[in-house]
Amino acid sequence: MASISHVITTATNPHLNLYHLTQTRSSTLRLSHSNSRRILNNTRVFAEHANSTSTSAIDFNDPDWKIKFQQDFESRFRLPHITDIFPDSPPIPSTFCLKMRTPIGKDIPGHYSLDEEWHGYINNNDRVLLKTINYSSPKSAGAECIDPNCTWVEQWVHRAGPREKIYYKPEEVKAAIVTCGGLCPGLNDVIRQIVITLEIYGVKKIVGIPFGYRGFSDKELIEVPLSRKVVQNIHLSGGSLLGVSRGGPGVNDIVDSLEERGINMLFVLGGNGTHAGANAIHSECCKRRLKVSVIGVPKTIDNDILLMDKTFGFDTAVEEAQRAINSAYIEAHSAYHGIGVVKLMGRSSGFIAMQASLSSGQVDVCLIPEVPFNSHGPHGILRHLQYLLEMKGSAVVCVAEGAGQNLLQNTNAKDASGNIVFGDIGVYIQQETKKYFKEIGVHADVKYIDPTYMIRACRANASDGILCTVLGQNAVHGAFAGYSGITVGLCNTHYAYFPIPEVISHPRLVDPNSRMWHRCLTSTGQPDFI
Ligand SMILES: Nc1ncnc2c1ncn2[C@@H]1O[C@H](COP(=O)(O)OP(=O)(O)OP(=O)(O)O)[C@@H](O)[C@H]1O
Ligand SMILES: O=P(O)(O)OC[C@H]1O[C@](O)(CO)[C@@H](O)[C@@H]1O
Ligand SMILES: [Mg+2]
Repeated sequence: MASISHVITTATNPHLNLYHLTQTRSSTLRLSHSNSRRILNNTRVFAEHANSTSTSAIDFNDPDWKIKFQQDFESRFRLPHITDIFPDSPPIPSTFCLKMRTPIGKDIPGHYSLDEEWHGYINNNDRVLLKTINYSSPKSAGAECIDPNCTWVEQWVHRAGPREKIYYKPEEVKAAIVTCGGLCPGLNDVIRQIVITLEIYGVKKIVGIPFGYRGFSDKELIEVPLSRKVVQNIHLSGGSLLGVSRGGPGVNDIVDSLEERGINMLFVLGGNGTHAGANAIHSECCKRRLKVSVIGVPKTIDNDILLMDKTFGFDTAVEEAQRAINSAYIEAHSAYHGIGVVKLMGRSSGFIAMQASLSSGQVDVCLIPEVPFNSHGPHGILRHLQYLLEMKGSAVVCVAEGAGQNLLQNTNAKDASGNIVFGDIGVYIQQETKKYFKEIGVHADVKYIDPTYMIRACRANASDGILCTVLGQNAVHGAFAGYSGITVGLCNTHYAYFPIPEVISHPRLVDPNSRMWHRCLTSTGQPDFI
């Protein structure tokens, strides 16, 4: 239990904010107005980094600060394990060995290779490097620094995959899968792969909980028996076989339900809210001394989970967005003074809008939540659209749903999970653009496309299909290895396990000082709208 509470308290400790805010303030005095965006961005970089580093203020004059930082990092990224609660829980040889299926002795029919000959297991001490760039200066683009000199500090996270020793007998496992939050391409692929992998370990009792966490408390919702046969073709369509929902029962009710149903492996597919729930379920199971492994698989089309290269569904969303952007371009280009506006998902992170704009090469203005902008005034987007019509006759705007919310009236509404319901920035841009050109007496033909739910309901593309498959397999390996309160993600092209609190302390954001955002600006040619 000690390790669990440690993880929770350290995940939100802003130790580096102090250092950075001090540095930012003094920098502000020296830098001109044109550098203001950079200052703002630096603050964000350090603030984000604060959540992925250590627990207390670091004294960089201490010659051992780096070692202490790494020790602290190691303890924060330690994976909670069922032996934390049940130290005497005996490990048994893994029932997952693919080589066992291949006869190797030609002369001895039925002879199979021994487990020891199969080098397919991950050693518990295998690690993946979390950060791979050695920034020579804090001023390097996108630099994520720990100390003022941006010293190189190796940060290792745990490698995902099958272990040689497991902590559950397959015949004693009842595994459940639940999908929560909004839809995302690839949910069915992950469900499918979890079921298939569980069966390879030898698990017979596998169920799906219908409609998210709600399925644990709503007596009218019956758990769905799952097997390879049931899930064989589910990845061929989008959505979730099990259904999704927001809101639902509290953690105590969910754990009561786990106990009643005899579930001892729970696979939770969802975003940051779902993962907060999964971590709370894990903690409650520890408190009640239940031998249950709770494993998350991050599902967020917005790509807003920390420390991961990308989350499943994001790639598909970017690809699918191309159709909407291209249609907006064709409409705009074919009309006299045409302006196409496309809204894409991205509640607080503009990754989809940024990547889709970059990919299309057809976007003139990309607007994301991380970068403030004005619509009116000499530097506003409307004046720029006027310039674009004068210069090239048409324009395309790609806006993330969470962008420019300060320009809209607060809806004061929240969804069942407590997420703020945003105003429609796409409609706002469409209306303000029409109004502006009418006022200045210039013809403009404005077309607005909102493909958000069409994109979200798609089936996963090939790249996401692979990602989902590997994540699903690794989720099962993590559970059999005895971990709980963890999630699995892609880290520098390798797969890793993370303690849940480390990846959800806040949404992962586009760094406006990153090379990727600057590449996007280079591609669109847009100015600052401030
Ligand atoms: N802090 C929390 N603690 C416990 N449960 C939570 C918490 N936040 C959200 N949940 C639960 O997690 C589920 C999903 O949350 P939410 O609707 O925010 O979606 P999400 O997982 O963040 O996914 P999405 O990316 O689609 O928004 C809901 O059933 C909600 O009740
Ligand atoms: O309309 P719903 O289902 O609440 O989902 C909308 C939200 O879900 C997300 O796609 C995240 O999953 C956000 O981008 C969006 O704000
Ligand atoms: Mg969320």
